[in-house]
Amino acid sequence: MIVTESLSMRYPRVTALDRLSLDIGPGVTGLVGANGAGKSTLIKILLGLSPATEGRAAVLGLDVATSGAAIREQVGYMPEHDCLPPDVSATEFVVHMARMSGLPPAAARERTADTLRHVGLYEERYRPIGGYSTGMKQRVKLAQALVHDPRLVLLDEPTNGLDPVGRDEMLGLIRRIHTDFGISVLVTSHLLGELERTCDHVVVIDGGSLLRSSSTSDFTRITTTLAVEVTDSDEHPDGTAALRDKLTAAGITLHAGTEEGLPGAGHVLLLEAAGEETYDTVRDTVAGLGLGLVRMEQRRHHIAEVFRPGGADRGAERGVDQAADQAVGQVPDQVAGQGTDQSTEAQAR
Ligand SMILES: Nc1ncnc2c1ncn2[C@@H]1O[C@H](COP(=O)(O)OP(=O)(O)OP(=O)(O)O)[C@@H](O)[C@H]1O
Repeated sequence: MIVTESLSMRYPRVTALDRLSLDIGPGVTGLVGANGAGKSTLIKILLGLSPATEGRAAVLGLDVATSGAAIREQVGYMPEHDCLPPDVSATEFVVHMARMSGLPPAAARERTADTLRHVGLYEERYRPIGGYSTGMKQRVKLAQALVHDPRLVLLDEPTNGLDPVGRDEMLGLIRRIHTDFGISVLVTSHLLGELERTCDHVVVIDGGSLLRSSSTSDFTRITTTLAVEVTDSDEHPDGTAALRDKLTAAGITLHAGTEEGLPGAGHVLLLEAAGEETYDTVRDTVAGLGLGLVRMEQRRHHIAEVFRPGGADRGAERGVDQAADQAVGQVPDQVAGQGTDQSTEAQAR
């Protein structure tokens, strides 16, 4: 779908892209990087709107340097910033964009109605956009990117400004663009957890250079760290401490420290799962102490680990789980030791 070879974009004072080589296939791909990493610059080059200083790029097999117009016929683009005219309705605006893409009037109206329905805008589509909420405006921007039935859409920060419910709805829509219509998606986001949940593949850039490009399942592969949370009891007012002592005596390797658990429960112990038998040992030890087992879960890696010195392996070594919806700019300082898979999922809702 997208290939870049040693692509660079140098402004007088800053290098926005630095010899970036990518090969992005069909499906939903996340492009992640901190502010200024070069995401928007890359999108503009891919659309043929801005020429690269060096290197080459092709979208759908078309060279961005010579085939910008042909690329834009087959590619939809949702810009990051608010760019909608306030005094026309969503219907008028999206019909206009469909006509600009070359659809005849009747087809433009029909596709507009279908697309606005698909993004969840119904009777409000006849009202002026100026009165819309941020979520509704984001939907209009998405609709105009889809209205000409592109093969690929480039979505620049589509969840910007949305509340957690709005974000989840937008992420669901993005997934369905691919599953229902077979359109491939390149989506940028600062929120790493969003990409983990939505994308098949994730590309991480930093300072215009490629940090890593892998399938999401590779980024989030399972670690050997097991998180165990238990309740306290009358006999063991500190259930976690009692369990820690028993497991250590049983020869299980525990990671230093604990994490906060669910309200009303205890703390979370992190330990090394040598094999299946570790699960049995934990279960039997918890039962033997008469404690309640709140959870026993195998930890996964998270994309955020790519941004920390030493990368993913170091995060796993320390048994540190990441806040799944951590923004890239906040990595690495605020991530260490925070959150669990469950609590961060809860934050996202
Ligand atoms: N027209 C321009 N002239 C000079 N510098 C620019 C220009 N456009 C972008 N830059 C710089 O290039 C770098 C990359 O910017 P870009 O907008 O691509 O980053 P980004 O990853 O999209 O960040 P954000 O998420 O904040 O939009 C930044 O340092 C930015 O200031």
